[in-house]
Amino acid sequence: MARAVLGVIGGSGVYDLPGMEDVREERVVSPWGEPSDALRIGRIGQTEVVFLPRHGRGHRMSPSDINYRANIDAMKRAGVTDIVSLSACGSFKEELAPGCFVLVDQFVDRTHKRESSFFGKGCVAHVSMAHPVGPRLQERLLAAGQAEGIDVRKDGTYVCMEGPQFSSLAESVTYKQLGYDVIGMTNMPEAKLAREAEITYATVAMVTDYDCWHPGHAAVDVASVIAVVKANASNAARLVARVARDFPAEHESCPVGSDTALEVAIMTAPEMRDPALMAKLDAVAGRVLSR
Ligand SMILES: CSC[C@H]1O[C@H](OP(=O)(O)O)[C@H](O)[C@@H]1O
Ligand SMILES: Nc1ncnc2[nH]cnc12
Repeated sequence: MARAVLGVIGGSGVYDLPGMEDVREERVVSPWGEPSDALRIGRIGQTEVVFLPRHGRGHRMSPSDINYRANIDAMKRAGVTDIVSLSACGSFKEELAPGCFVLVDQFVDRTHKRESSFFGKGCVAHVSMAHPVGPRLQERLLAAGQAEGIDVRKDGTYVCMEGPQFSSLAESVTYKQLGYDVIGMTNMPEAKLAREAEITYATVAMVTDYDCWHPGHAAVDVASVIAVVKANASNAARLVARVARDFPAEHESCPVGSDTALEVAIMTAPEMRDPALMAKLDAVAGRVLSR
């Protein structure tokens, strides 16, 4: 079994991870392009932690401009086995009020301007996204949140929109009627790419607003999102720190197969694969391509 390394991807308002020790920065060169920033690599307790601010420090990248493939490839090269995504989101449920943390276990992908796979012409693969979140990692997040006295809920469905504009009222009401719980602009294709890279993934969706459907609340804007994220930054840091401190030394195998996703996914016959693409897949798919 591989040594467990915990990756943390910080979203809006989360550009650093307090509590890390022995921190060094590493600019990973990826064949998929530039990651959003240098990786910050350190430890919390005995666990190695790798932090990446998704939008870059200073929030330089919009959701559509983030190079999600480079980010996930960089995490894989750094040995990350499990990723916790910290993400701001809007809520479609009265009871999921700003300030609460929703552990997402399903995603709906409405993005349309992003590279969403490492595979394609020259090496075709189809991984399962039936269960996109690692249940054990999610259990750890729930237990850590409860131990820290944070308002954490389970079983959230996150719809990912392209943005960067927020939703219209008609869109917001439609998503609410469809039963989705929260909305953001970033977790797709991030979760898909983590699955292709055989990295276990879980999202902590930090509710910052009621989007624009709620008659009793003003429509979401950046100021309200950032105000809530700032107020919740210490909760997020405590949650991650506790998960890291309690993390097993060895990666625990994933019941939904996050860590073996490529085992039966690659369709292209070995002799028909494109050598240039195979070279780019060295980190993401090296485990299966090297045999
Ligand atoms: C600043 S509000 C919109 C912005 O916030 C969320 O980002 P992240 O998921 O990285 O926390 C949302 O997805 C948008 O990118
Ligand atoms: N209402 C919302 N829609 C999309 N992304 C968000 N991030 C935070 N709040 C959001």
